[in-house]
Amino acid sequence: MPLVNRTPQWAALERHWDRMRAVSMRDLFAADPQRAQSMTRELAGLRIDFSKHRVTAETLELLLAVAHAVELPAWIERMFAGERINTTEHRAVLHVALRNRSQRPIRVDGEDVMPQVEAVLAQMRDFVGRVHEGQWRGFTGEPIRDVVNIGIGGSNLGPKMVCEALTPYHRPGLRVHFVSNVDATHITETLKTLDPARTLFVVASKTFTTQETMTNARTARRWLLEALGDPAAVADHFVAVSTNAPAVAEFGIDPANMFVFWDWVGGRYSLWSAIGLPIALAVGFERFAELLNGAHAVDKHVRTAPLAENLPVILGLLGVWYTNFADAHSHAVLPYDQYLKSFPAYLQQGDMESNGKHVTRDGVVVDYQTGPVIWGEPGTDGQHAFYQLIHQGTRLIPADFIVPIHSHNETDDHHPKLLANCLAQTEALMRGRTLAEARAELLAAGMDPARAEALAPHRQFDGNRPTTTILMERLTPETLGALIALYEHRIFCQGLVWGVNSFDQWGVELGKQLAGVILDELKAGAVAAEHDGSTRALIEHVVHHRRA
Ligand SMILES: O=P(O)(O)OC[C@H]1O[C@H](O)[C@H](O)[C@@H](O)[C@@H]1O
Repeated sequence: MPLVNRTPQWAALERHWDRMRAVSMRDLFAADPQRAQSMTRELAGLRIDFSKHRVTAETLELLLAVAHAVELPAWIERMFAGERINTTEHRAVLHVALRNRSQRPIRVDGEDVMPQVEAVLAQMRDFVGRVHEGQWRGFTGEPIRDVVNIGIGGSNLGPKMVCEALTPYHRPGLRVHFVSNVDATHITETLKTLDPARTLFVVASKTFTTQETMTNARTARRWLLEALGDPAAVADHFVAVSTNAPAVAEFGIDPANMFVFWDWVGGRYSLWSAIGLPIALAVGFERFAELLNGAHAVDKHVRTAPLAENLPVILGLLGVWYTNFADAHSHAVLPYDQYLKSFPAYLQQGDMESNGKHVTRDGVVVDYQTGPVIWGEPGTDGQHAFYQLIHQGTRLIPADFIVPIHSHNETDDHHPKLLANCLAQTEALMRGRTLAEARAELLAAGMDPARAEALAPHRQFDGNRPTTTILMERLTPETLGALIALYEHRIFCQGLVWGVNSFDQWGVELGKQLAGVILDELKAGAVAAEHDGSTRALIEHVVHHRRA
């Protein structure tokens, strides 16, 4: 497979960008009164408007031609068919099996994985029911009041984001906490508020070797045993979610209290697996199942819709358009919903760990940009912080605006105000304000002409800044599931265009290895290994000051 930027389809897009560079969205809207309608689609409770993009029907056709050139439909089918498309780790990629709510078998090497998936879901349902009904009790006979998920990366960001997002659905009487950082402050501050006799720890780690998680889990175990005295208490207060049964047993967690998942579930795609246990504990198993249903609806769409109608494909291609042709370096995700405050952070791992790659699946170094920097904060807060740069800075930053039509908290006119701000931002980003308009506004406000002339350039906005608006009736488990799956598949489609393996993450290894070396040195109080001058001096300084 040649690099995508060597294909004639890519060359056609390059020529097209030369023409599109100067085209304004204002003109596109003026020329086509049907533009918004023809570029808005409904999917699984989401209404997606991609009309505020610097594209024409021809642009979309040319982008779709690239998608065909990289055989995107065949790759999508390969994923759903359980092929080992994560080639560097020789693994299938089947988060879609975790939420496969149909009767369709999904096979890896001929074996249907669905019975295992169903078995773990049944185990989760049973466990969650027992905790909620007070049948599962702590060592001293107290019912559980607090759950602490100990995990990091994919074993933290997904369940944490979803638990926060579904706060209105939380069952009363059970609080869910997340501890991830190896910084002891995180666990210390969390444990301060808890009663050991009524606390359940979920140790979540795909590998069960991750330094942060194992360190926090050991600290939690010590805390528990200091309070309850008897090592037998561990069995009543710790459960594990992992693919590594021997390591779980070695930690002292009863294998009966282990929830498994499989090597074909990537960490950052794992919230649908038993890694979602804290979600099910927070909102109940039925709500967790609704989350899966929402994702499944999007899975069906991505698998069956023709490319031209396939929303994750279209959104993915729009990202490619800006990244590779318009020289955009980042992509903002701006949820207008406080419950989605961790959605951008969750997507940072989802997207940047997936597509932050510099070689293709064949190991060829690429000479084009791949995954952008993903960032964002909820609106309206962001408007008072960084939107200035999106509006008037020198960089092009495509942005997604996500907003529910109805709030779970319809207090006074808060929500109309939130909605108005969200919609106004996309309008302003698209329309901008010309110099003449800026000048005229100032003069109409009574400013003297010289001052108006001087101020007008500062008040001029280029506009033409692309946004996607994603509306939903309400943030429910189902619409949230659909939203997350939409982004997951968008990431996959972009990775396919760039030719990278979106499912490995070798880039996190080197730092981990070097941290092991330095940890030994810090503990020994002496530098033993080869380091550059800066690192060596920093280690020596730290050693000296920790000794003092
Ligand atoms: O679930 P674990 O095995 O503990 O892994 C937690 C995290 O570790 C690494 O940093 C990986 O880069 C992540 O993809 C993963 O989610």
